[in-house]
Amino acid sequence: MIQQDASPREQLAVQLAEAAGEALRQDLSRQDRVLLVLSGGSTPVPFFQALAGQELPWSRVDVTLADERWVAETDEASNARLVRRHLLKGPAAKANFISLITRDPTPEQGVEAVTRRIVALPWPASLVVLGMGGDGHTASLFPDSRELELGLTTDAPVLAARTPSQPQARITLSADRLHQAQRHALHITGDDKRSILAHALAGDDSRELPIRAFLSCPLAVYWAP
Ligand SMILES: O=C1O[C@H](COP(=O)(O)O)[C@@H](O)[C@H](O)[C@H]1O
Repeated sequence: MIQQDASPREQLAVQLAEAAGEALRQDLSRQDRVLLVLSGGSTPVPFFQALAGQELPWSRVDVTLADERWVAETDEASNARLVRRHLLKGPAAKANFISLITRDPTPEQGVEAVTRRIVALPWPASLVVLGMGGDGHTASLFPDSRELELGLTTDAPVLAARTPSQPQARITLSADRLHQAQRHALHITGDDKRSILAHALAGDDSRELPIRAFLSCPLAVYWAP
């Protein structure tokens, strides 16, 4: 429920959590297990907190990430750490979380094992929640990455990605795999991201702005100032 004094971003997070909860409940009425794919970064924290409060049979929910930095889960940059801290609490701790990280030193070495974990999940996902960076990247499909072309075109579910603009190596679901969902949402905040989204909507080159690869999923946009 939205509190009277909640900020626009908190209200947005609650609306998205309610929509996600509803989507999962709908699919759980027809199937045994459901899959939820989440993004990391700084935007989703209030969403994760609101989602943790949704009434769901969490033990039947598989949760994974659209992408991850190749760092230990104890690292502040870890998306898994974010999910564990803010979503997998109380009843939601019963959800089955599938990390995109292995003990291998590089994502190129870990990608095979991660792929095995990912393909074993109950696809299509009920919902993929994407984020978007200031450069139009989504998941770890970055405009300046050598692996962008591969990420946008391969039918492999998972790939390693390196990007000059980012300090850590990454692992990411491919666009093809991220498309395999019943529903897609984009969660963004701030005027800068609204302008980037407007720019993305005005063109069609996903190599310039990778978020374009998802604009016609269809994509439900959750934006607040
Ligand atoms: O690097 C990443 O950034 C995007 C956007 O993050 P934000 O901090 O601007 O909200 C995120 O969607 C992605 O999962 C993450 O790895």
